[in-house]
Amino acid sequence: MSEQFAEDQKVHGVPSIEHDGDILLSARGVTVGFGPKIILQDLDLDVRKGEILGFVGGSGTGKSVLMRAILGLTPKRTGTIKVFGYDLAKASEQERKTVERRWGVLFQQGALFSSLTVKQNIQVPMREHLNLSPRLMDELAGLKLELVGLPQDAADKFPSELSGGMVKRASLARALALDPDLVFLDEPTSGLDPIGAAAFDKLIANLSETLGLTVYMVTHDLDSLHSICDRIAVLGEKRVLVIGTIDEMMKNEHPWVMSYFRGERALRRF
Ligand SMILES: Nc1ncnc2c1ncn2[C@@H]1O[C@H](COP(=O)(O)OP(=O)(O)OP(=O)(O)O)[C@@H](O)[C@H]1O
Repeated sequence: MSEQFAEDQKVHGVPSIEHDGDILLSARGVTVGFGPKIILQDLDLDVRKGEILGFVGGSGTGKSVLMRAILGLTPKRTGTIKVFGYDLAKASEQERKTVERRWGVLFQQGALFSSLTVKQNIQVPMREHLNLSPRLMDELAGLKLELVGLPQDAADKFPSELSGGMVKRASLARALALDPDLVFLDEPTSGLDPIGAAAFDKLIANLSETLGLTVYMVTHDLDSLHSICDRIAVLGEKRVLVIGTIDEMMKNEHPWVMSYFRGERALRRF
């Protein structure tokens, strides 16, 4: 058992999230590759508690690979990743479960189970991590639907019966099933029309503010980056090239950052 976990157990009975000041997630010297191909090299990153961090970068730069490495789904070759103070590479089974209970993930395309109803999808993490009665799980699923702005009658629908925007909301409800402190969102507004995307952005910003949720969001959506992100990280040259506020991005002189934030497409927004 790590010292951190032992201390948490002693002080709180359950682990607290107050680790490393306000840093919820830190990556140091992370290298990830497939065969001879190195995707990320010596990458450093800090995610602060309560922030909405937007992750951008050219196609194929490794945004999804990094997210999967943080989640422990893709192995890294070197480096350390700590989430809530725990290094998952060294964590015990119990510590890993503790961390998994505190994060929620919305994968690209929503990734709901097509053979399960919305309610059953939301209850998947509950079944895995909690020991609750079916009645309580139904009540909780209802609350999550409300939280993401879906009507209660969506509970018994299958994903194929939902619009794209509703699928995103249902996936978010599932990511929030265990009241996480941190959510990972992989391109949450892709495929939504601008009005749907703006509504989804507003929902994420509200949840972050009201629940104190930390949001790690991979996105190509310039509107999201401008409207809800506290900071933006740019992935390029196998590492985090720059990280800062949107104002800092707008002033940055790196050619890719300039063309992304001040290029023709970006300026069309104004
Ligand atoms: N399991 C894997 N095996 C081999 N190569 C992989 C694997 N997963 C990802 N890659 C490669 O890693 C690189 C980064 O992929 P990744 O999906 O992280 O990019 P991305 O930045 O998320 O791109 P996009 O914005 O287009 O979604 C790509 O060249 C991809 O082909």
